[in-house]
Amino acid sequence: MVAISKFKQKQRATMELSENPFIVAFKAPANETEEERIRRVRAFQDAQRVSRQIDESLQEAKRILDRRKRATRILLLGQAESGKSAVLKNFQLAFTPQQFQKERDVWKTIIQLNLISSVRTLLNILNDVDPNGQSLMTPPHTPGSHSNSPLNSKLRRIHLVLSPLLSMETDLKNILFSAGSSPREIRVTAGTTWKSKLGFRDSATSQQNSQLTNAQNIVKTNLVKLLEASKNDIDSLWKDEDTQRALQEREINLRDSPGFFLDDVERITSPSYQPTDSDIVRARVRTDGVEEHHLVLETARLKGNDFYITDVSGMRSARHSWIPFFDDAQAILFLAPLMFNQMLEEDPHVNRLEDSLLLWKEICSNVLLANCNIIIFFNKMDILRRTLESGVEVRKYVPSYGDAPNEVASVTKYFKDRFKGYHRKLSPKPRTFIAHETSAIDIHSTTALVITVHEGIIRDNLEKSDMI
Ligand SMILES: Nc1nc2c(ncn2[C@@H]2O[C@H](COP(=O)(O)OP(=O)(O)OP(=O)(O)O)[C@@H](O)[C@H]2O)c(=O)[nH]1
Ligand SMILES: [Mg+2]
Repeated sequence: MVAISKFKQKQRATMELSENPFIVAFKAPANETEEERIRRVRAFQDAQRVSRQIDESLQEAKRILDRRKRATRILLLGQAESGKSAVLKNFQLAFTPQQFQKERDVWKTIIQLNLISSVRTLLNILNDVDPNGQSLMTPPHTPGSHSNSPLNSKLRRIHLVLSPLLSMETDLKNILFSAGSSPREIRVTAGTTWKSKLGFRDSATSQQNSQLTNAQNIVKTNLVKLLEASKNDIDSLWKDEDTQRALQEREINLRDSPGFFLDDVERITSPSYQPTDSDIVRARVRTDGVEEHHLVLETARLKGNDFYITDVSGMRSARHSWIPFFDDAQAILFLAPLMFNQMLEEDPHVNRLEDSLLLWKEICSNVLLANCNIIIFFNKMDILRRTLESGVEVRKYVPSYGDAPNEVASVTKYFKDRFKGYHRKLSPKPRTFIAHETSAIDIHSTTALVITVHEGIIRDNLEKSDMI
């Protein structure tokens, strides 16, 4: 019996070998010459080498996939400017502080550009007509101008003096960033290329063209010099009484806008300026596309553990690109600032909070995310507090809010209940509603929170795998 089965096994193995297309392709033909034999053997060896390489790369891909499966995987979602990238920076600060430190210099140029963007915004506002229909900077002798006002000559002089700075900002953005960067915003294509252009080197980008880097270094050095020379003019433009009055009249709160650094002119224009952690979290770069960040944790208890966090563009036109990432996510962090009185930058007819609620409904009801934890961060709580303190009334924007107190606690509860209601009603399977009130630019509380959130996700996934 044993002898028969061994015979069958041998027969099957011989048959399999004779059917193997690899062996068949290199089988010696009849009447092969010596030269043909050498060529055939060489081709066979080459094919074997290629086959081994393919096997190795498949094994490597499998290893990476296995590692990824064991790692924590988080997807950051929310509308544009909701604070996704700011939360990502808090994760990096908490879990990979050494890597975060290495990127400090990259952010220096971004922050300097953010400062110039605010100067441009200010000058645009001042150039615009005022509520009485007059430009604050119309040249003298124009009928109806403020020709005798010191404001005209002073602001026009400042505009003139700051023009080279504005042109340099445009040039630098063209050299460094995506073509889509607007005067107001810096927009970068996903990946580390933009960081390498700003001087960041990691193992993947160390082979950059050094000549290009030298040219960029010159532009960066000139920017520092020009900023230092423009320091007093930027400061007096911002602190000018008439400027402040013009902003008030237009109900523009520049301090709450992304990448605002006009209160830090002295520090940022100094040639020895080094961004603080807080500056980096406050810096604004619009995410373009989808960026996956692989964090290898540096902190003692979880050292060496993997963590993948995916940051996306929140623009309405980019939201379809989120879908391929739904399948892989263990948890979603949904950023929802309670900006009841603001409109979307990309569509000034759409209220930010309404847009967030619509997006939330879509995420909660999505069947691909049925098993995924969704954690909501009511971000930008500092802005909500300032908005309410300045007397802006919720009921004017959200009539259903009625006469409830115009205070942070009450307003937050009202909107939180709406988000919670949709979560309960629309989730394909029951899941816990987890919400946090955050101010992502407050790095002390946010880094502590993201550590707790990370632990919660790990715990929850362990429980889920136990149940399976
Ligand atoms: N005041 C305040 N600013 C915040 C807060 N969270 C983020 N910001 C700032 O708001 C701006 C926009 O935040 P980002 O993190 O870039 O927004 P995003 O969601 O990644 O936006 P996209 O990449 O366009 O989708 C940045 O300048 C942040 O520093 C917050 O809680 N309070
Ligand atoms: Mg972003």
